[in-house]
Amino acid sequence: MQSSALFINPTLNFPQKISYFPPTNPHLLQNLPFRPRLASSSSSISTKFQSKMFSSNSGDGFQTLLDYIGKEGEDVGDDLVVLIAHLQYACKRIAAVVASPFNSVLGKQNKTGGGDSSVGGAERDDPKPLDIVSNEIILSSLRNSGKVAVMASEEDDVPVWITDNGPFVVVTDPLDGSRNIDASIPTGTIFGIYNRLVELDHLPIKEKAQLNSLQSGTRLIAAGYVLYSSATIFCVSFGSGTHAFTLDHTTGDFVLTHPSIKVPSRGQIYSVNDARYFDWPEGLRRYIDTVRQGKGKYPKKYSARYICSLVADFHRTLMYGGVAMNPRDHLRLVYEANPLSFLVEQAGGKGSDGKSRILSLQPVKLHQRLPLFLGSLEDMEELESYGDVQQKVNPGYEV
Ligand SMILES: O=P(O)(O)OC[C@H]1O[C@](O)(COP(=O)(O)O)[C@@H](O)[C@@H]1O
Repeated sequence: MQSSALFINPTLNFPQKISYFPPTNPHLLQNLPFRPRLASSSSSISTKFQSKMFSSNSGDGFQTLLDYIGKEGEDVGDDLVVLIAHLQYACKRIAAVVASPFNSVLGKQNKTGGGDSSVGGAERDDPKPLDIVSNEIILSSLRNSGKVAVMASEEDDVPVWITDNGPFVVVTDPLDGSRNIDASIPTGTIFGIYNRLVELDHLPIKEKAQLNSLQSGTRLIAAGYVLYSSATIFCVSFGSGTHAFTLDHTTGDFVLTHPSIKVPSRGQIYSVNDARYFDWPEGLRRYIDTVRQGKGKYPKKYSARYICSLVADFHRTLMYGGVAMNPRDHLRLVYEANPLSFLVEQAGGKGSDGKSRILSLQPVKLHQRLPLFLGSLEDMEELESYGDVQQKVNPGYEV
């Protein structure tokens, strides 16, 4: 029987240019979190097939994430290649953790402690919840990269200063949607990357860590998410298009599967927790009532889809179009709204708080929350035309 890897069709419409990884620069190689290698001969892909897939100028191969960002691809610069290499490695580890048969134990732990000390043996610390584990995985990879000055995470009260001369600032929600984990519903990591503001280098660490992390979304140099679902997808933009790479479990590579994603200018799907209908403002109710009856500018009845996992709802919206929203002050500007808005804009869509462009908002607090609307250009414009779409009533929902 053929191995599943061989069902990959090398003639699919992927960019043909392939480059070897690692890059030729030996310094770059030293900083990578792994030794790039072809899978061993016991792997399900034959060596012949591998060399075809990876050979330079073969004209029929695949492009991996690291090929794509290297010198013969988009060429994002050596420092950023090293950072992304570490980040994708961290996300592969998180993908393994969320898919592990033992994660239900982790998922049930209370963040403030109180785990069952019998789990994992008396000598070991209590297991940590998955979002904390994911946070630690990302932090350790960013530290090892040597490229990050400061990491601000949704999981930490304050940003962590890593190294003075790291050229980058990383903001992240390490594991969004973790409330769904016991039901194996998709989760995701979100990240944004800024340049370190060298003009702040003279400030005390606490201050410069904070200010570097509060940069406006217009200054992002890259952003992305990783979706942990039936496939593990690394979707990223460096400011010239949005591209998605799918993890090939047989080689451990993220392979370019969705180059230059374009969100359809009009979708037929709205995505919102509509159990909150009676807490919505009048404008939002009218908008949803209108499109679900097919009485909007697009004369088709819309369908509802809501996973309640931001990365998954956003990924579907990028693929199929429509609008994904959370109209109350719930999602975070720095860790969620800015990176996803950057991606949707790079794919030709729009990200807004219902009134203003997300990327033009100046964050004033690290954990600042806001209403978030993301999606197809025409759907977003129609939605915003209703004016009153931000949910001000936020009673606190139990589920
Ligand atoms: O309860 P709501 O308003 O439907 O919010 C659900 C949203 O909250 C999230 O779970 C994120 O919230 P947390 O960061 O508090 O986990 C998203 O994944 C999801 O889109």
